[in-house]
Amino acid sequence: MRFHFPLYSSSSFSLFSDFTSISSLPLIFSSSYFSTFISMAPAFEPLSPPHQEAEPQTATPHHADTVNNFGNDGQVVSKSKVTVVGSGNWGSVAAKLIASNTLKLNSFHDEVRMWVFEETLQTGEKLTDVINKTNENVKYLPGIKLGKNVIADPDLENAVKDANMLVFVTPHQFMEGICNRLVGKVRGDVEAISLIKGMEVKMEGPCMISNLISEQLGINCSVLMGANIANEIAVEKFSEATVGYRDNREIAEQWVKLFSTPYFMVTPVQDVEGVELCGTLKNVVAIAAGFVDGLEMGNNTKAAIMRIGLREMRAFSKLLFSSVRDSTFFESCGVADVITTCCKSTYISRPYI
Ligand SMILES: NC(=O)C1=CN([C@@H]2O[C@H](COP(=O)(O)OP(=O)(O)OC[C@H]3O[C@@H](n4cnc5c(N)ncnc54)[C@H](O)[C@@H]3O)[C@@H](O)[C@H]2O)C=CC1
Ligand SMILES: O=C(CO)COP(=O)(O)O
Repeated sequence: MRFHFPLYSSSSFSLFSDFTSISSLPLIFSSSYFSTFISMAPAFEPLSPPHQEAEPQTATPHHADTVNNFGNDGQVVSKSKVTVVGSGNWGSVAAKLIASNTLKLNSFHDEVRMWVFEETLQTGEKLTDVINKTNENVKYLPGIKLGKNVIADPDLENAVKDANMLVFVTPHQFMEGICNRLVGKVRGDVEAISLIKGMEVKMEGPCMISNLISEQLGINCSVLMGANIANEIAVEKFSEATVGYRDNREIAEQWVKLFSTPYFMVTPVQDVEGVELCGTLKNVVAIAAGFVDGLEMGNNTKAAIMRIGLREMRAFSKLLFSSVRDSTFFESCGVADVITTCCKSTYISRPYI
């Protein structure tokens, strides 16, 4: 008998390939599939969140060559420059969201730079040229205008050099290489945020992507996760997201301002690891949900998988980082992302997968 298992998550593949020993169905269906992760890290102690230097309490990340303009009240406004590192399906939608806000908000430069991993299209044209000509990412987000203030740039170093707000949104497996290329190339005062769902797994244990960015580049990194199927947000259907920040609430508010629109509601929580682990681990639960669908086991079983999965996500997260908060699992990054990823059936039909 052959089963068709819908694959509900592209990034789960990479998570599972890191944990090949959990690929057997009975183990997934046991009530503690995360226990296999735990056994992968011998004598594993809960990690402390990465240490951050006390940050300056400024409303806007400050920078040396700030352009000063005058706001409506005559006060000098310093403008932040934003670069999006990544231009796939979610990267393009993130650039669109951000670009609609930088045009409206005085505290940001209008222009949003988007680093594109250059590709030659079937027409022989470069993807970057086509994005800049048509204002559309014809490969990863066809049919959606990004905003004329989105500038595609195939040169990574050039794309980041003036930015003081960096948005990382590539598949996680490319991040180590990208960070290596960026060492010494970003501004010292830059703030980063990661929209990447996934983690690096090394012999010494798991490494969160925000931590990889912080450690390799020596910068603070927040995260944004949630029930966020990019194609739905691209056509402006309502959704929520969660920003996980470390110590500085004002930095979090700056990110909330940059991403929020009437159809994209962003809530800050002070729990980087909890938010990021939710975005990563929900993909494991989604694989199990796909198996339930493939085996035609019904909605009750699928709901049980989601409930037990969410509980195990919480237990596993707290085992890794004792600082993780229970309440984070009730935010968009937690229960809502489990539901959306376990239920989605259309988004996998992205043409290039
Ligand atoms: N697509 C979605 O609905 C959502 C995705 N995410 C997360 O966002 C991140 C990015 O996902 P997508 O934008 O969907 O990616 P995607 O699968 O649409 O695009 C892949 C991107 O990787 C680039 N790429 C290919 N080879 C590369 C290399 N060697 N080095 C660097 N880049 C390379 C491609 O040019 C393309 O821009 C992932 O971590 C994903 O989990 C999070 C929420 C929603
Ligand atoms: O996270 C998603 C929806 O919230 C989709 O992203 P993945 O690529 O991780 O499946």
